[in-house]
Amino acid sequence: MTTLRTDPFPAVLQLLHAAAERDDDHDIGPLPPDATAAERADALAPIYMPVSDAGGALLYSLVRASRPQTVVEFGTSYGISTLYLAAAVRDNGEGRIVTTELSATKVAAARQNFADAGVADLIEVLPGDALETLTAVTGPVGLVLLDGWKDLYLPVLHLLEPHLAPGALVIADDTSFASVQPYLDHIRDPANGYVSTAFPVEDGMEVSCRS
Ligand SMILES: C[S@@+](CC[C@H](N)C(=O)[O-])C[C@H]1O[C@@H](n2cnc3c(N)ncnc32)[C@H](O)[C@@H]1O
Repeated sequence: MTTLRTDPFPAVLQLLHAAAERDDDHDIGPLPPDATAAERADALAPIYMPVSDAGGALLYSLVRASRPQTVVEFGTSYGISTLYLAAAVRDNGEGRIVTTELSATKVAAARQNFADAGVADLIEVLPGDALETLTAVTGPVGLVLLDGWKDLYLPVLHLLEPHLAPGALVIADDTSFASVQPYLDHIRDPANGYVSTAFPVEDGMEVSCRS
């Protein structure tokens, strides 16, 4: 029996996925093209934008198989992806998760969700801008999930690169978005030190191994 199927975990995850189903009901309106990451996070605070159940199952499996000591996540939101990562860390019996989120509303809600699901002891939530908060991360980082604003995937990767363990996995979500292209160009170029492949889950996930 996995943590994914052990109470109280599945009920919490199910409630969050159900709440995320209502993402499209929120009328946010257009954001100015020059909005900062923080302005976008505040405006979009009611929106979950989570990984799908299939994406979560992939994350769970990758963490189980690779047994990372430290997992770093960029973009917590309400914590759905973090919960899949945490279930795998719990079932591995070792490891921890560091996740970061710009919206204070979401940080508070995610912390409560982690407590409700019984995995808060495995997760450190860093409130603020990933480009600042993740400078505090120490290695070796065995798995990274990139799921914040897409234009920041490459700078966040560069920030974490000195701490990546040999063979570390880097997973980028929503890779069909045009703004992820600079990241994909970088990570798919073997000269940059990764073996990378596209994984056809929902809006696309790129799974890359530090070579
Ligand atoms: C797609 S959502 C994350 C979804 C989450 N991983 C899940 O599956 O439930 C992206 C999140 O990244 C956050 N974010 C965007 N830019 C950020 C930054 N610079 N630092 C920290 N968080 C950021 C946003 O506020 C938003 O909540």
